[in-house]
Amino acid sequence: MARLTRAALPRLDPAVRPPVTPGDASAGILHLGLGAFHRAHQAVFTEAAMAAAGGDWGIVAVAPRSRSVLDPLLEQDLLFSVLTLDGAETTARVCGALAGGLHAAGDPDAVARRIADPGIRVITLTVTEKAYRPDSPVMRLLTRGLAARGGAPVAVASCDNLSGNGARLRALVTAEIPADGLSFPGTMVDRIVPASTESTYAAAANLLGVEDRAAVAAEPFTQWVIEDDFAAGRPAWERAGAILTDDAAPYERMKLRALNGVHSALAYLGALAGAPTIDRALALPGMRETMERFIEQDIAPTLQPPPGTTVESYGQSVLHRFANPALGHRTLQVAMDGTQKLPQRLLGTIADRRAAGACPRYGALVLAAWMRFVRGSADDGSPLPLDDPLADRIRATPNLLELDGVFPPGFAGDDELRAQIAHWARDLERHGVAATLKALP
Ligand SMILES: NC(=O)c1ccc[n+]([C@@H]2O[C@H](COP(=O)([O-])OP(=O)(O)OC[C@H]3O[C@@H](n4cnc5c(N)ncnc54)[C@H](O)[C@@H]3O)[C@@H](O)[C@H]2O)c1
Ligand SMILES: O=P(O)(O)OC[C@@H](O)[C@@H](O)[C@H](O)[C@H](O)CO
Repeated sequence: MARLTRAALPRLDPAVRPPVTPGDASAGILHLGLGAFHRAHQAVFTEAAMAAAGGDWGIVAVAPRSRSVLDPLLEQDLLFSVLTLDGAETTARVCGALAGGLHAAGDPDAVARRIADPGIRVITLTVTEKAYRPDSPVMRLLTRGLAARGGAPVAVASCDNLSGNGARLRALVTAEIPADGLSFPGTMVDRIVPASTESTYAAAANLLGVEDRAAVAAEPFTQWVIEDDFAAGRPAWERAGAILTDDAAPYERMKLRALNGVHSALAYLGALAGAPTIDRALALPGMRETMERFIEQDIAPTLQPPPGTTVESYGQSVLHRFANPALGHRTLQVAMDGTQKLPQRLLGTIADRRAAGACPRYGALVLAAWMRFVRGSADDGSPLPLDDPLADRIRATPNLLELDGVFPPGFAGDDELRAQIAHWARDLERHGVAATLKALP
């Protein structure tokens, strides 16, 4: 089968052809982290913004470590398709937003030069939670390139699932270099985009009629809330449906706690019970009711939702999205890097409830599930992988609440919280997840 390339575009069904193609626009954005999410989210918003309002906002995408996505993209003239998985129906669209591709590990100087290029006016990042450290190679490369801009303005926008992602990135960068010309808009990003598999590529080939080894598949829902603080202009993302705001914090907090917190809960409880995917975890008897109580009793009291929404209705929409059987989102994918994810997804909820004098029953259950998960055995005794940058420290720490830099300092000495976690740990040990949930009143 022929490959997806510029030359193949005229042969494609007009409904799947991209509204812009690489090279139509000069590069204005540099993106660090050429993963699945960027391709199905920011690239799609940017392409739609360029199609609606023009502008030189082509994206130079940087693969920080592996070339496994970059090479197929280079072979395909930077074209890739986004499949939308809506229950039984799958549709495809080719995206033409990319204007270049670079490999940071192989040629860091080329990446630093491009970051320093004044034609780049927006830099976005999806480099996973664990990269937000002063000593991470991608942060060093970013500050090196920014320092070489000589004050030429640029906005640097984190699109990772972190609380206060803009402020966090600002603190990391400005600890090393002056803030002249730089802005750090915060963002809330949302679209479930599981890792691509051979069946993603097979579905893409089937829908496009050409082979696409850089295809991604995602749910229909997509949302991007962006603080409108761009030092050197931006694409007309609002024309693509993005919400531009002064303050993304209420959106971000609700999403991290009521979506990502519940996602992680399903991942740990589900993986222990042998559920391979999030939708299968949610379908376990008693799981949906448990997640509803987690949202209503523990999470909702800690949130001030954005105007026009309630946490309960948001939570119901999230559970509906998680139930999409076509996504095949692996519990083990969501479960990875727990020490990097739990602080913003769960520990803030627990800390806020403890400060209000309440003991978050379901939050404690999720913590007990994570603690059991990282010990490496599912309820049926089968092995579970521990994919976490702090894996060695986890293995060497008998009381996980004492894991420095992960848990708030008060947790280890909080007798009521410890007793609640120990209660769940005993139930999970004696009965397993499935029986524990089924027995809940
Ligand atoms: N996939 C989703 O559903 C989704 C939704 C919302 C937000 N996000 C955010 O996007 C991030 C990436 O998700 P994805 O689906 O693209 O994952 P992915 O595994 O497809 O891609 C991750 C990217 O980050 C890079 N990376 C990984 N570890 C790194 C490190 N230590 N330093 C520098 N770069 C590193 C990888 O090289 C790759 O380019 C998530 O961690 C999350 O913060 C993802
Ligand atoms: O991408 P991660 O690894 O940070 O988290 C896994 C999922 O919880 C996450 O990707 C969600 O699917 C996403 O945040 C939905 O917008």
